[in-house]
Amino acid sequence: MKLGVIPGDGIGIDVTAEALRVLDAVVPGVEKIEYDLGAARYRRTGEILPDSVLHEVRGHDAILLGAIGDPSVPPGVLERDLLLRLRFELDHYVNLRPAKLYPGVATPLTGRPEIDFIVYREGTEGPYTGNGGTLRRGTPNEVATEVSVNTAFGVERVVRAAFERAQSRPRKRLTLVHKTNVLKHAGGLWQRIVDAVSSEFPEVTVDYNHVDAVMIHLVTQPERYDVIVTDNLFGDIVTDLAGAICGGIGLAASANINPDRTAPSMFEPVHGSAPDIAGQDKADPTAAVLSVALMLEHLGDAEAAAKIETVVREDLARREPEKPGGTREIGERLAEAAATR
Ligand SMILES: NC(=O)c1ccc[n+]([C@@H]2O[C@H](COP(=O)([O-])OP(=O)(O)OC[C@H]3O[C@@H](n4cnc5c(N)ncnc54)[C@H](O)[C@@H]3O)[C@@H](O)[C@H]2O)c1
Ligand SMILES: CC(C)[C@H](C(=O)O)[C@@H](O)C(=O)O
Ligand SMILES: [Mg+2]
Repeated sequence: MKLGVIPGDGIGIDVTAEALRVLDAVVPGVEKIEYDLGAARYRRTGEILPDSVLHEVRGHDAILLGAIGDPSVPPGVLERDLLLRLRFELDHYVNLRPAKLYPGVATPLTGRPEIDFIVYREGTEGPYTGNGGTLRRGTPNEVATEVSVNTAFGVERVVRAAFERAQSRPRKRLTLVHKTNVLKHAGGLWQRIVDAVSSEFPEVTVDYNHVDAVMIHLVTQPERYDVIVTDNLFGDIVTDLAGAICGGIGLAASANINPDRTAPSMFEPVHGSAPDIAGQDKADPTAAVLSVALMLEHLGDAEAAAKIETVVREDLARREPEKPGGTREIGERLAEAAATR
């Protein structure tokens, strides 16, 4: 296996080191090629993602990414031209984000709901395409647009992937999340496609929630969800809240999947570069470690993926809530447990 590694910025660097430590313990000998991309390179050379690097990255079996974004660079520059460019160019149309409350992990919710759902966030369209602009910039008459692009092709392929997943899960339940009561054009397309594809999956129970109501249900009744399918922006927001109710964003893993395997998929924690704690040994590397598990599963090594999940589950059950350990300590603990299993 040839793995492209992009630690990126801030805690992306801290947590990627630990994710690789655990990978090495479970699957020794993976060839890794590290890419110096992110704020430091941009400041040094002005480069963000040279075409030659993108071309090379395409040749790998998978990509492991830490996080992108730094206060020294204006918002959107690296996020768009590095992170989103990778997702778009490599056609990561399924942004898969599991939400699971592991035993022993503290949740801010009252009671102890069973949380085990997975979000299929569309990864290449919606308001993320850069289809917008500014008129009369800096004047009192400025107009800014950011058009949400939703194609039947793009919606159908992620909806179909979500149905397939729902079909394979015990509860076989799929919830479309949108805002069809206001976004009639985009919402109408999503709803019609879900209705059409549902006829191919008669065993899957389908329902619909407006995204604002999902913010309520995730806090009061998260057990109602099994598979959520939604657009790029709603999926971004839903999965930060999902991370928070499952014990914190430091535990939330994600996979940017190209299901057709025309390019490598990319695995990264849901969280960002967290400049407030970067380089201080404070970031929880668990999300990055669980992203490695998603990677191994995608690459067909279900056994190694399960080993990592088990080790994480056991570690989480034993962690002292007030003293989970530093970034390195957690990484070393997980790697050692994985190596001796
Ligand atoms: N996929 C990505 O690369 C990605 C994702 C989200 C945000 N970002 C970028 O990251 C930068 C910071 O964004 P933000 O502050 O909105 O979000 P963030 O996820 O970086 O941080 C939000 C909060 O969560 C905490 N946190 C995040 N990860 C943690 C971890 N592993 N362990 C413990 N605490 C953790 C942070 O300290 C902060 O208080 C921005 O430039 C943003 O664009 C990148
Ligand atoms: C940094 C940003 C472009 C990114 C997104 O919005 O997809 C992040 O928030 C995420 O969740 O991966
Ligand atoms: Mg996000």
